[in-house]
Amino acid sequence: MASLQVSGVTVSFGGNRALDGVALTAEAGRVTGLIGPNGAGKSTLFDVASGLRRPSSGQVRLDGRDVTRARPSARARHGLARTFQRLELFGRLSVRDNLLVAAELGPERRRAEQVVTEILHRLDLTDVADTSPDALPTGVGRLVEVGRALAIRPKVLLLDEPAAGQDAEETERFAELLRALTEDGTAVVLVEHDMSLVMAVCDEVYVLDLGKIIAVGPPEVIRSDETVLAAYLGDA
Ligand SMILES: Nc1ncnc2c1ncn2[C@@H]1O[C@H](COP(=O)(O)OP(=O)(O)OP(=O)(O)O)[C@@H](O)[C@H]1O
Repeated sequence: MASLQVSGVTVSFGGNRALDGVALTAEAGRVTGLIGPNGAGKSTLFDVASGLRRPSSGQVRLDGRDVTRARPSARARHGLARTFQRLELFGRLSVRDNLLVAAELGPERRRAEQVVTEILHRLDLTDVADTSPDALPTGVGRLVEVGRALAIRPKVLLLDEPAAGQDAEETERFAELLRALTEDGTAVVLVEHDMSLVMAVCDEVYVLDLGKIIAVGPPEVIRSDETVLAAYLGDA
């Protein structure tokens, strides 16, 4: 069964249809890419999936359960976590405490400290655990956001441009992390402008343009799809 299933989702801002009948399925143990030019509707789709925005029509299902009307906190309890394009970390808390706040909401809240120690180690953040995230370079801050998302032990993880601000070496390590997460059975949805990362880690790629899905397929097919090239890669 699909871990995340979005179907027929439409969102309008005034006369602007940001999403128009969008469907996307993310399976456990796979990385699903979501690409498209600026303003295509990618972040809006994440907002709908995570419950920050109610669509005018369409459905969101998590593990088969209809959560279209559920609050973001309820979706988090059902295993959905996300990161944001703009870092949304607590600057007054240490890196460790940023993760702890999330772990204490998750299914392993009784062993929250251990969960956090494990994630800090996994993301190579142990050395900065007592630092404020505000004092870290953006690329590392993004890892902290991913760590906070992981602290709720998500079944579905939505990542909004996680590699922005990372250097080539950080991005390569990040790609390894994504592969490891899928081995654990997580369904990852990746919004990313770094095409080499998308092509390297995604099992399937959805292309959104002006609120509509214009192509879906494995990365090697998407890379040479004429419609996609015209809409996106051509002007990237
Ligand atoms: N709060 C809002 N109010 C009005 N219009 C909005 C709002 N949020 C998004 N939009 C519009 O909806 C469309 C989709 O925006 P969205 O941010 O989802 O695109 P995106 O694909 O995530 O773009 P980017 O790659 O630049 O982040 C755009 O036309 C945008 O201007």
